[in-house]
Amino acid sequence: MSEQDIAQAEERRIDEAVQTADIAISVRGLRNSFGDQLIHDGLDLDVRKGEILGVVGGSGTGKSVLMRSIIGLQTPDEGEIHVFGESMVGRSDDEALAIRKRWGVLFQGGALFSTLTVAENVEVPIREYYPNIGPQLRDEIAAYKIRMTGLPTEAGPKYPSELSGGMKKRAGLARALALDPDLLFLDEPTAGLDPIGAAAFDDQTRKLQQTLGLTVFLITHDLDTLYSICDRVAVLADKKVTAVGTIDELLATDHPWIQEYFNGPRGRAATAAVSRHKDREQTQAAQRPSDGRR
Ligand SMILES: Nc1ncnc2c1ncn2[C@@H]1O[C@H](COP(=O)(O)OP(=O)(O)OP(=O)(O)O)[C@@H](O)[C@H]1O
Repeated sequence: MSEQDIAQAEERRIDEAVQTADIAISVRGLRNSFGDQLIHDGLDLDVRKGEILGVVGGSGTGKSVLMRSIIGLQTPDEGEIHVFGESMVGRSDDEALAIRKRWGVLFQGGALFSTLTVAENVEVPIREYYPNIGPQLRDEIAAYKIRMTGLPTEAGPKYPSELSGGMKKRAGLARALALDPDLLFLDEPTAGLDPIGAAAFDDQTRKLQQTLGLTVFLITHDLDTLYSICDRVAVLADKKVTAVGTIDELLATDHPWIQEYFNGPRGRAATAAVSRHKDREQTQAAQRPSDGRR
């Protein structure tokens, strides 16, 4: 082994150690295609532990395919994917089991089983991954998760068809939280919700992320969600993650799609709404009586 080989091996070892410490998901050189249609080509992305990463991009740029690749539902043509330092590509279901238990997924539309009640839906991953847990404890866990997402306890015995769109999303979120995950994947969680319902769902996501120390991979088209709860945003364009950073950092780039997205009329409206909200918070803080101490 030459000195250069040794140095490169050491560099890789250090890189891996750093990744395991700070990075929840690492994607390198990802390539996905369907027939002649190339979706990703050399896509790289890091998701940091404890952050909410918003993933945006035009329709059909491959946001959901990226998520499916990470969680093992889509086998990439090429590339490396590590979750909590463990390689995910080419792993059998059994080998990936320990990592799969560490994430929860809210699919687009909620993807609840229509023939099961909300509580039974939440219990599905518990039955699958912890078959030894008895029915009473399973019911208790499900009831707790349902409450955690802001749903009333009475939602437990209801069927998905009896729920509003917002309640369905929360039920899906309760199922995603069933195994106390470290990592949460949310695919367009506020799509189809009215603005008040969407803001409430965002608040709940932020609260859960903070209290449970979750890392969140959040696909969205919702500018308000990006502004209000995402720590960083990754932009999919040109078959890659073309930029990743805070919204201010993205605005400093000259990528035409990013400029149009964030600086278009809807982007400007979202920026104005957020700055009005911050101003209001500062005014309220300034008007609050002091506690008398000097
Ligand atoms: N199983 C599949 N077979 C064939 N093509 C697929 C498959 N899954 C996704 N695609 C194609 O891959 C492309 C990316 O799809 P994907 O659902 O990831 O887009 P997206 O960025 O999430 O879009 P949207 O924002 O509209 O949800 C689309 O053109 C889609 O038709």
